[in-house]
Amino acid sequence: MSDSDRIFSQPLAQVPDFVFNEDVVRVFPDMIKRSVPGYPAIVENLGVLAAQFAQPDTVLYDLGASLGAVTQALRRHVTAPGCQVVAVDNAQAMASRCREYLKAQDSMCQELLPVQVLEADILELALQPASVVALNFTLQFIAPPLRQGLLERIRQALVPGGALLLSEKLRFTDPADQALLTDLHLAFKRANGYSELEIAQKRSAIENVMKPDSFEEHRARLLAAGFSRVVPWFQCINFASFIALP
Ligand SMILES: Nc1ncnc2c1ncn2[C@@H]1O[C@H](C[S@+](CC[C@H]([NH3+])C(=O)[O-])CC(=O)[O-])[C@@H](O)[C@H]1O
Ligand SMILES: O=C(O)C(=O)Cc1ccccc1
Repeated sequence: MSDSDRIFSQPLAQVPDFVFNEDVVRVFPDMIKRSVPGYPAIVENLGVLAAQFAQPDTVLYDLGASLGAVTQALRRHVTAPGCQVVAVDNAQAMASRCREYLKAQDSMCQELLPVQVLEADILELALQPASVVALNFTLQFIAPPLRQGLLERIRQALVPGGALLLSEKLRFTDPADQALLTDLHLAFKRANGYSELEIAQKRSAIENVMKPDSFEEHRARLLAAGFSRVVPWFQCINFASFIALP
């Protein structure tokens, strides 16, 4: 389905900051599966969870949709009447490939929820009344000072009975926990065929663009944004997913 990720396999004199460009799009499904422990389980179960929160005549948002893996899962599981899925990504290469993948899903399956793909910045998007908002490994790429405001806008868009589904790489405040879970994540990457060079160069490419928070930071910020309850439902090594209720 997609090429295998060899982006960081050759030594680079200087490792540039990671960007979601055409080269990344080409290998993205392989890259994310081999880099994020639990990713396939999270994506499929977000569809199951979303079906419990979807309310008639509302929007289901997939913010930072990349190639629309979550959007596809939402469309496999949610049948609430009058709903539509809106997938949003600000990387041109992602949004255009996402549209192609969703056309393919439409041609394979009838009676799926209607879907729209927007090439847009989620920090500038006006949100319609929504019952499900998925931020699946997207918030960690938003500049830290802008995270609170984004979550406040999402909270205001959510209707009663809805939910924010938030997945993130976690940081751990206890240095021993951080060291252990970082080592286990490295072992996961090695077991998936990444070399020490690929692992080191990828780390230096993402360290300026991807800034994980701790669970306690997520929880405090979500409560401050007006969410009433934050419930972890999945963790695999240092990657986790939470349900935040309005
Ligand atoms: N301000 C922004 N506005 C819109 N999109 C953004 C913004 N910042 C980053 N992105 C987009 O957020 C996505 C993050 S990947 C999400 C995986 C997907 N959810 C998945 O379930 O497969 C996570 C990862 O690669 O680890 C990229 O496609 C960015 O272009
Ligand atoms: O945290 C990491 O080490 C990752 O590799 C996460 C990741 C996955 C896919 C694109 C960017 C970052």
